[in-house]
Amino acid sequence: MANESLANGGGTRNPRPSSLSSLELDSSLDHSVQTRIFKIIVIGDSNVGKTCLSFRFTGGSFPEKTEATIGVDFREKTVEIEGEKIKVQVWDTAGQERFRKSMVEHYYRNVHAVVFVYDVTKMASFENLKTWIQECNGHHVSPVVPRVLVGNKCDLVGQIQVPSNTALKFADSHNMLLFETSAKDSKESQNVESIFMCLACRLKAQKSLLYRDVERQDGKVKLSQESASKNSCPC
Ligand SMILES: Nc1nc2c(ncn2[C@@H]2O[C@H](COP(=O)(O)OP(=O)(O)OP(=O)(O)O)[C@@H](O)[C@H]2O)c(=O)[nH]1
Ligand SMILES: [Mg+2]
Repeated sequence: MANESLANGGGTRNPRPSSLSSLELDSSLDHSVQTRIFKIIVIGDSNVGKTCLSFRFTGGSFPEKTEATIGVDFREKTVEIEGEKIKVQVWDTAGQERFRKSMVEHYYRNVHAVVFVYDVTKMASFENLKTWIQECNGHHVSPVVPRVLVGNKCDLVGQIQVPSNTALKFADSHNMLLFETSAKDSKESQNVESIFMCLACRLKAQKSLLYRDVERQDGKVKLSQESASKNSCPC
């Protein structure tokens, strides 16, 4: 089964319990060093290329064969940003309703960033983004959680149905960055990397500010919204 072969080749693991902490002791490092984990979920219609994009980022290649994701496939990659090692944990979710319904709560719980994917050769997958955004909002994902839009399969040049300016307007109206790319075309691999690195940079900047600006009120930790939305990410 394709998902199992990915599990061996690309660092896929079974989903963890929902109580996953955002800090984990990394056994490959000195035991006094804690590695932060950023949970990024990849959402969108079935067949848009979510598995291929997450595999390209974490495994560095395009999988020869994929099957519809069931539930979630879980991949990780450790990156270094400004001297800090950060574990980017990619939750590759199922696009088919029947394979996702029991998992939806787990996808959104403690999520740090969201990647919405559509297929540039399939207008319906772009139109359905509204539904995916509604689902995300319906799960109380904070407005400070960064979101990006990804148009995949740009290598299929003659078949493009979603014009870039239409996608850009949509992204702007939802306060998202737009990446148009291809998981298949190896020349685009840097662009795929940028999607996740941009989010990781934003999260790193955001979370440094959060730690600094945390206020205690009535015994509860209150985060400053203004600080949470500020960041030094170049993108
Ligand atoms: N030409 C082209 N094909 C792609 C690209 N990315 C994915 N595909 C193909 O699109 C099909 C679906 O890819 P998947 O990554 O399995 O799609 P998915 O979004 O994970 O689908 P679900 O798991 O069902 O939600 C596969 O046949 C891939 O080979 C791309 O960038 N270019
Ligand atoms: Mg998939």
